[in-house]
Amino acid sequence: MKQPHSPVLGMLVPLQVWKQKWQKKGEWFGGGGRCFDRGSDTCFRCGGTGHWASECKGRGKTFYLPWPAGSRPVYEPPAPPPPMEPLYGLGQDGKVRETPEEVFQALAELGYSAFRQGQEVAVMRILSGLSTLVVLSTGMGKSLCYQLPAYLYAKRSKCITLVISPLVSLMDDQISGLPPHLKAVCIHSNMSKSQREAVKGGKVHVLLLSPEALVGGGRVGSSCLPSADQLPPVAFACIDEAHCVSEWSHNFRPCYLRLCKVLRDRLGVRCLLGLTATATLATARDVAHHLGIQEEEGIAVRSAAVPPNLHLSVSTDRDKDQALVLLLQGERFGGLDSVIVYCTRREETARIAALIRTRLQGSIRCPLKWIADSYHSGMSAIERRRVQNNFMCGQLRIVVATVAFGMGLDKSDVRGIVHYNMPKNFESYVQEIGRAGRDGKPAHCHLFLDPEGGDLHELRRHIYADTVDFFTIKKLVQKVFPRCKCLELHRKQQDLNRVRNEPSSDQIEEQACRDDRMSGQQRVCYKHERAIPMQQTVESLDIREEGIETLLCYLELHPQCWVEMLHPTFSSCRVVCYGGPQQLRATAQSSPPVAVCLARERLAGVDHTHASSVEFDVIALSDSMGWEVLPVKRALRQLQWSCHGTGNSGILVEFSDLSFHLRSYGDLTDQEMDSVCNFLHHRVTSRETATLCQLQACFRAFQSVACQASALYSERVDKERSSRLKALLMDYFEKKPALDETELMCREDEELREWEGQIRSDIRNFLSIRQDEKFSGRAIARIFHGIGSPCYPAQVYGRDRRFWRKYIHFDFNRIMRLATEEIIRCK
Ligand SMILES: Nc1ncnc2c1ncn2[C@@H]1O[C@H](COP(=O)(O)OP(=O)(O)OP(=O)(O)O)[C@@H](O)[C@H]1O
Repeated sequence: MKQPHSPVLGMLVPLQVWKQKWQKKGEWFGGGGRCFDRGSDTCFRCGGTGHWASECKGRGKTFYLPWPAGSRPVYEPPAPPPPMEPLYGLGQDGKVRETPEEVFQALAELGYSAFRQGQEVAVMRILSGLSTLVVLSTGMGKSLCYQLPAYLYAKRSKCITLVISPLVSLMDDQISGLPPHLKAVCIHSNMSKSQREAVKGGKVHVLLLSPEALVGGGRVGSSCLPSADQLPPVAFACIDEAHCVSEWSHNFRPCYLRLCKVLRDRLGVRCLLGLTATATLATARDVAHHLGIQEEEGIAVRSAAVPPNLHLSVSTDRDKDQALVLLLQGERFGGLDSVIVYCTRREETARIAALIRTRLQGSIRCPLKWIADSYHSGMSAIERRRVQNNFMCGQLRIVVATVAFGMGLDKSDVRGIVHYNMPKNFESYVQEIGRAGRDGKPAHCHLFLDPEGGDLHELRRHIYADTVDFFTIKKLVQKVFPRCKCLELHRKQQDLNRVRNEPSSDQIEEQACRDDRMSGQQRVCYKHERAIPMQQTVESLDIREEGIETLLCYLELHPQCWVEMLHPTFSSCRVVCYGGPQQLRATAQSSPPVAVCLARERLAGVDHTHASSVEFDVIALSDSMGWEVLPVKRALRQLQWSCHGTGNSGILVEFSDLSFHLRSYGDLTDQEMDSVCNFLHHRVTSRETATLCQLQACFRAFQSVACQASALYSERVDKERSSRLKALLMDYFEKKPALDETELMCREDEELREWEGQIRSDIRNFLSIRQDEKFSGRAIARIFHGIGSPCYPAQVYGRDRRFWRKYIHFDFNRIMRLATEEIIRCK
């Protein structure tokens, strides 16, 4: 028998209309309907169990139709539009055709006389509808790989190209830098109506948007991206900084993972172009896999890691400040007009900029304010723009900045990059030095390496800041997979069917299918929709939001696809009736979600007779009823307006508690729960180890080409050492590097043994001072390493200098073990 579907499923159908429809068919609570929800087998009307609605002895009116246990009303999202036909078909040999004249003409129209390395291949692949990954160093002209096809596609027919770029703040700059023939707009909240119309009307060639705007947008999201049926056909989508898609990259961003799926499922995009400047071969393969393209075949272009015009050097000066000043005064850097000095810590940028201004004053002929200035993301937007503008127009010679400076910076004549601290890995190093010499003319890069490995300790702190222990993972896993009753209900249903009637042949068949599913390890539970409140979870687990998101992403990436991530949502709904309890009861008559909420609370023994407001988890409620969240929320919001169109209804509906939103199973066995925890823990620890090894390998490589004093490099560059470093970088990007962490560990082992007594005594001391507070071993290790966390922020714990950062030189995990032992002993 066809099962009735939920009234608010898929689209918003007024309840009454829906109810009438099913009443006509005689199925409203008859035959197929049951008066209990699938989350429990308790009837809302009589409190009994396991009966059909028509047999219910309960009194009162039921306002909703729960769907029968065991049947799943599946929400079918609207089919995506068909993919756009490529401009050119493939040749008879299945390969990309020779470049037609039309393409060269378009290239000239965009203002270029010839293609640069790799551009032609990439452009022709996209015009032939083949997804492609382009790995080219900064400044080599990756943007043309999307600009030209976007232009040509738009010339042929009304269509649009989507460009997903992480640099929201620089999108306007990116647009102004496009060739004049190419019309582009970027999606943001204050987009004008005419821009919106231009996008819908196909008058725009390129639409720039952030990954978040896309993942949350489209048909079922909340961004300002017009829905797929309002957009002109999408020719192809370009993903800038595509390495962020790979969890093995240096800059993994969980929401990038969902990008490709959204582009395919929601917008029907088949042709994807990934652009990145820094990806090892392993990362590039992973990205290619996510973009759905054949491994090697899809990585159309890979250039040498470091452009030949860059001259590299490294030194291990004891007095870095002095060495920096000498370097900037020397012949090699002294004559360079545009220089960026990178520091790891924000506080350091201001100090170094002041140092340079003071020491270089008079040695160069320009006003003081033009010599050097600092830049970091903690500064106000106006300040940052001022510094950036001054640097761009050549008024400011040196910017001392954190890595926040330079992303998306299109200044072709930056002549020098100085690393005051070691970068966190080779990828970051290559990306940062790549900001110099984009015009192809010689540029100089120097790195100061702390001979004692001080930077190494500093950078390791950042790695530990993101890792989590097994116990915390277990707590998260319990939140993600709370037990459901699907299996139990399924069994009860089977028993009931057996007792009640002789099953029909159809039912026997259906039952056999279900039993097959169960014996074949297929789940009865189909995944429930859940909301995990962000702030509350961050506080209870003491992990940053991004950390939780990454763990959830790992679960989504698992071959068994343990969870399915949805766009974050507000999960708590509060309905306040200014007309008092009577109005609340009247509201329940017309609003199924409010009715369900009241019914459940009544069953739980909560008396609502005098209440004029209710608060409930709208995601859990919708899920238990088999309703889609979006239409339920829309219907709830609608309660605020009078149904007669006379304005305010006297009801306030508020949504709060921004939450991770996902679908996950609720019938995992204990073993499965353990294996999920083990899987996550293994992922976290292997990533931690890999990152630590990378860091150490990076340090060793720089050390191997470093000379003791930068004075040697102030006048001229050592070509031999520069080439050696380039070769090391090339190896790193082209081969799988052999990473070895043992050496550093051994040295640390010895040192730790000497210090163990002191560390233990400090831990006891710390615990005795803060007796009222609760600490885990991890929390203490973080404090001793100077790592702030949501529950133990640097602003509070960093004030006590006796402990904060005190043992930064020792292995984090060992300190954590010592702390755990001491905590147990103190109990
Ligand atoms: N075929 C070409 N001929 C001449 N100039 C070109 C060509 N292609 C690109 N350029 C120029 O090269 C410069 C750098 O290009 P683009 O910004 O696309 O580099 P990119 O690889 O995207 O760099 P980044 O990684 O920093 O974003 C631009 O000024 C652009 O106009």
